[in-house]
Amino acid sequence: MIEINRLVKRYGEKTAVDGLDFTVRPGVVTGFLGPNGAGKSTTMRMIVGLDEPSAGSVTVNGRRYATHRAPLQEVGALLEAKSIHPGRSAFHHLNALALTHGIPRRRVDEVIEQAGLSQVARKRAGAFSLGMGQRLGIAAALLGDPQTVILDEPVNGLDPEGVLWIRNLLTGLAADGRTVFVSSHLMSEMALTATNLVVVGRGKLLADTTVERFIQDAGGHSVKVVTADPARLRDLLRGPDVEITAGESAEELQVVGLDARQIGATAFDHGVPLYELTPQTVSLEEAFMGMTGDAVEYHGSLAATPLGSAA
Ligand SMILES: Nc1ncnc2c1ncn2[C@@H]1O[C@H](COP(=O)(O)OP(=O)(O)OP(=O)(O)O)[C@@H](O)[C@H]1O
Repeated sequence: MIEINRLVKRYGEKTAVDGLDFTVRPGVVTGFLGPNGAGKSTTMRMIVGLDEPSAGSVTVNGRRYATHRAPLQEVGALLEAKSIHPGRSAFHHLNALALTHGIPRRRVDEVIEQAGLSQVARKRAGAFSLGMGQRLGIAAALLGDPQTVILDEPVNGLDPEGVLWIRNLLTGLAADGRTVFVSSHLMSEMALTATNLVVVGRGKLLADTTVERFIQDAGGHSVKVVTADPARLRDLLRGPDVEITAGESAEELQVVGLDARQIGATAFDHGVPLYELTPQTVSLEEAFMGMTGDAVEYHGSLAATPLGSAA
């Protein structure tokens, strides 16, 4: 469990983390999202004591990271990939870490196997690809068999097989009852991996919720209907909790509050021809863009996709 209380980090004039309050619970994967510069890495660094808070506090499993007697066994973190001597092999890197932290040698072999590094464990880490370096960083994070795992952009540089491996790894760790806190810019992957979400923008908390709720709040589910008689169908579908808006063409309606089956049955009962009936869900990416649009520090030249503009 990670508990963050009114956490603040200032670098001179810049407030990187501005009064964050949230708890990351065990047993589920919690995604940590925010635009570039939102303060995610700074928050993660404070969790593991690499940065001192300017105000507020953060505890892991009830204590400040620095006060744990065996921190690697308590918290495993991947914060910067490839922070390893290029001349050392993966095996030597992990073995040295294990030796200095009282971790049994068999854990080294276990995490090498778990991270899929068996074939390259004796090779110089300097020759590793980005993805292999990332796997090595994750192996190091898991070395102490920690109760809490914190990973900053773990899928960075991984190929599709690696991305799938991370997904299974994280959900497996959570299913074991561990606390798993992971940042990523890959929304589609987060939607598949995380159950809970913490969203930040400009150092402030924007949402502390579940993925499902986050998507629901952003517009949730709607149905695209294309019909020969939109005016009549509108009248037929009208109801207290039903919202109907015009679609992109004159024949199209967007319906919120009824599912495709209810709409199809009503249209059939009244002889209104339908040409298309498509359930649509706001993606996590769209929900994220909708929420963080104002909190983006570094805008590119492309405008944010408006909510609900894609399936
Ligand atoms: N050591 C530092 N000195 C000064 N400013 C810093 C320092 N570290 C971070 N910042 C600033 O604090 C803000 C938050 O940065 P941080 O790296 O935590 O964001 P982030 O959400 O992890 O971003 P990204 O998604 O790009 O990794 C940024 O504006 C950054 O420039």
